[in-house]
Amino acid sequence: MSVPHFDAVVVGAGLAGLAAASALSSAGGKVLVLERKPFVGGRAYSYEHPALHEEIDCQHVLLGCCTNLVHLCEQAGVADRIRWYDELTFLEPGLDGKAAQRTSLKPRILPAPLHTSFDFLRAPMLGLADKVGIARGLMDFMRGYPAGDSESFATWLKRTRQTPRAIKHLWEPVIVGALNDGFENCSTKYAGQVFHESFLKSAQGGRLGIPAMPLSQFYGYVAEETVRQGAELRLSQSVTGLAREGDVWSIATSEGSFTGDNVVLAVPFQQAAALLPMDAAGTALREQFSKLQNAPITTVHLWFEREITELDHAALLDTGIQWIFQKSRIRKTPGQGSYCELTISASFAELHQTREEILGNALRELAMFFPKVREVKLVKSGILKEARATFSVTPGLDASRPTQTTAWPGLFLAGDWTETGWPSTMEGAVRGGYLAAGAVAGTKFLRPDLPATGLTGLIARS
Ligand SMILES: Cc1cc2nc3c(=O)[nH]c(=O)nc-3n(C[C@H](O)[C@H](O)[C@H](O)COP(=O)(O)OP(=O)(O)OC[C@H]3O[C@@H](n4cnc5c(N)ncnc54)[C@H](O)[C@@H]3O)c2cc1C
Repeated sequence: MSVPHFDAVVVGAGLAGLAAASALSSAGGKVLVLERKPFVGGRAYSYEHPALHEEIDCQHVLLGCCTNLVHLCEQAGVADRIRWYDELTFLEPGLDGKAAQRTSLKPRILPAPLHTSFDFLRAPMLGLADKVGIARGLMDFMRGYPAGDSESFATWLKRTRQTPRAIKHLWEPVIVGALNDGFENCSTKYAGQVFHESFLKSAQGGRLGIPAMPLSQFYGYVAEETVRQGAELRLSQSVTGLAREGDVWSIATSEGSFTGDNVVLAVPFQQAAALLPMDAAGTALREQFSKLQNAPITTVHLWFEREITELDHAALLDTGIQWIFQKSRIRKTPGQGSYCELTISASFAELHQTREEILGNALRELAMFFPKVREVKLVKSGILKEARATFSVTPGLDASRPTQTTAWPGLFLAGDWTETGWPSTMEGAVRGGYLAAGAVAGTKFLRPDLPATGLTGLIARS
């Protein structure tokens, strides 16, 4: 029996794999996607929890500056299922019976980078000295962000004399939320990128986007569109081996084998290391991968009988929980109950805590912001720990992130961890996929960044 042959075989149906497959099939290639799980989306997945009887996912947010991710969603006709928010809410706990104090940051009429300055100047969560320090610090990222990644963000915070309150109330919720690690383990380059692209360049770049349906359903539409374009998608098929045979690659899976002129490995770096050829080039790449380290995210899922707040989402300051997302409001799900998800980024401590400990702490902290938590019945709850949620953009890591092309003809790498210029995010993954597809097809699929506007447009480097 002849082995099915493809122009390109994409291994992994996470966002990098879906982006690569979508680009290649739209360019007319005969594409096969192999995914070991029974659903698409990779780490941006949802699944039916067997005990809770709910489809749950870990909250994923995007920003207006995620131009490649938005493009992928537009191609699949699913971009209108992203809910966009212009306003960010920060809450300080209400101590001694007082209500939680609220700060809202929303773009107003002034041009970038002053579009949120009106709300920033009035923000009760920061004092005058904090605001002066933040404004001084942001000047560093007005024109752009450092090209080199050797400095840690911890050093930058010291160097620019940021106050403890500015760190706790602005830099930490934004940077630990976006880069998912402590300041020592984040380079100034990527922290600066977050602020330049989303806070300083334009109001559009800082909009917060949230898919308004469970993630595997959402990205299922992207997979469906890719299949409509002619790609073949095989789920629950794990690739177990890869070998160069003459001019083609032979791909062995749990269910059979295939050949391809090209292979795009769109899997996490640990799986890529296991599949790469065992020659000198493979050893060198594995050595590079060993510099990458993962960081965890823990999410707490709570179903209340009634709503505990009128907010869709908020950053929760001065506590272990960093963000609350009221998913029943975001998704506009009918019914009277309320489904809230709490996210704890860089949750190294929680990895070692029991479910009861995490839930107990979360409910105690949540009640400091929303007193109704003490009155409204909690119907059910779940905890999801993702030990390998992201990789950390540690200082100096760029030198170890591989390009999408490799030393072997027809073998390409994709994934958020490849050289994308972005941290470990959905946008980074789609960029990785588009760059790999571009290398396969000898064309460009990468979308341009949003332009800098207003005063930033006059002085920004790009
Ligand atoms: C809890 C959590 C919260 C997050 N929050 C955000 C957020 O708010 N915003 C954001 O932008 N990003 C967030 N991220 C990060 C984001 O999910 C990732 O950066 C992105 O999804 C990575 O995509 P990828 O395609 O590079 O890799 P993956 O998603 O890991 O995809 C790789 C795919 O390859 C498959 N695979 C592996 N080995 C094989 C094999 N041998 N054969 C076949 N298939 C294989 C895997 O099953 C998987 O589907 C979060 C991640 C987690 C876990």
